[in-house]
Formats: sequence, structure tokens, C-alpha cells
Amino acid sequence: MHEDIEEILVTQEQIKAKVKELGHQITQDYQGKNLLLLGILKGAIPFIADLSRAIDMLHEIDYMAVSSYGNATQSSGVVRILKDLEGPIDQKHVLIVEDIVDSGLTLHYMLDLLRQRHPLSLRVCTLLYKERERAKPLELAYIGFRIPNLFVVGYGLDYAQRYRNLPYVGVLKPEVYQNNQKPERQHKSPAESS
Ligand SMILES: O=P(O)(O)OC[C@H]1O[C@H](OP(=O)(O)OP(=O)(O)O)[C@H](O)[C@@H]1O
Ligand code: HPA
Ligand SMILES: [Mg+2]
Repeated sequence: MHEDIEEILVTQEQIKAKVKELGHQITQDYQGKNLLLLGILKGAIPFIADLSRAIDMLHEIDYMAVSSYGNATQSSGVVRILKDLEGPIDQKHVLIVEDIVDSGLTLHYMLDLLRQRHPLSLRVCTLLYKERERAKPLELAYIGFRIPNLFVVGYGLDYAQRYRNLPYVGVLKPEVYQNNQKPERQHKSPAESS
């Protein structure tokens, strides 16, 4: 275990087994359909790479890059699109692939945006779902693991762009981000404090 990690919440073995299970389920659910896996960069990279190979049918992959956390541990509340899809999705069944649903702001923004492009269907597969209060409910078709409301890193999840390469999901020692965080970053955004 890396020295900055306090506790492992989801092991490499648990992730592997869950990805296999999700891939199997998705294969059954999307048989005969034109499936597009839509990965949300950068956090979803390891998950979508493993999930795609666990899906036993032809499908497409595309990515969107959005960012709302920057180097902070709380969402800024403002989602910025850094990279858009390559083409239209009106002939596709879109499955958004996320590493984590935390405040839910990123997904709400993505779902609202993508609905306007009229995909044949639009659903979400997230590896992690944080148990916490949310301003608006979210409908999630596939959830890997429900985790407590702690800041986690690994398997794609970062703190200040680091730790994405850890093969497990772990809780970062608070002193790691408390030492580095600028005071203004510690305020809750208006969207978070409601
Ligand atoms: O439910 P939310 O509170 O919106 O948080 C979830 C989002 O935040 C993270 O992305 P981030 O904006 O940090 O970009 P990254 O994937 O490049 O790290 C994560 O990968 C999700 O996309
Ligand atoms: O707990 C988290 N860790 C890393 N990135 C995140 N983005 C939203 N929540 C988290
Ligand atoms: Mg991030």
C-alpha cells in the first residue's frame, strides 16, 4: 500500500470481479444494439479500458473531457467541457462510463447536455457511488460499489492529478491534502453547501 493511503476501500481483486460482472450484464442488456461507451476523462480511463474488454459484443468508445474539481477535494460546482464527442449520437445507445458519482454535478450536466442530442437511449455506469446527500436524485443503471463519503484516490481517481495509477481505491491521508490545499479551496461551493 502506498504511504499516502490510509485505508484501502476496494481492492484490485474486488474491482476485477466487479468489472467482469458489469461487462457480462451490459453484454446481455445491449444485445443487438448499437452501443457507444462514453468515457468521462480523465478519471474513467482505467475503468472504461477494463470494462470495454469485459463486454463481449462489438461496441464503440468515445470520450468527453470535463473538469469540475481542478486540484481541490470539493467540486467547484462549475463543469467545464474540455473535449467533446467526435460525432452525432442520435443513432446510438449511449452508456456513460464514470469512475465516481460524488456530488452528482458532473453527471447532471452531462445528462442534460447529451439528452439534447437525442441518443436512442442514455444510461450511466459508475464504478463508485458515494453515499451522501445530493441536491437532485440521479438514476444510475449500473453501480459497482457504494462507498462512504470520504475523498478517495486510485484506479483513475486523482488528487491534484496524482494517484490515478494505484490499482485499488483508497482513502488518502487527510494530511496529504491539508498540507497542500490553499485556504480558499476549502470553502464549499454554493452548489455543495445547499
Ligand atoms: O459527482 P461529482 O461531484 O461531479 O464528481 C465526479 C466527477 O469528478 C471527477 O472528475 P474531475 O472533475 O476531478 O476530473 P478528472 O476525471 O479529470 O479527475 C470524477 O472523475 C467525476 O467525473
Ligand atoms: O473522492 C474523490 N476522489 C477523487 N476525485 C473525485 N472527484 C469526485 N470525488 C472524488
Ligand atoms: Mg479529478
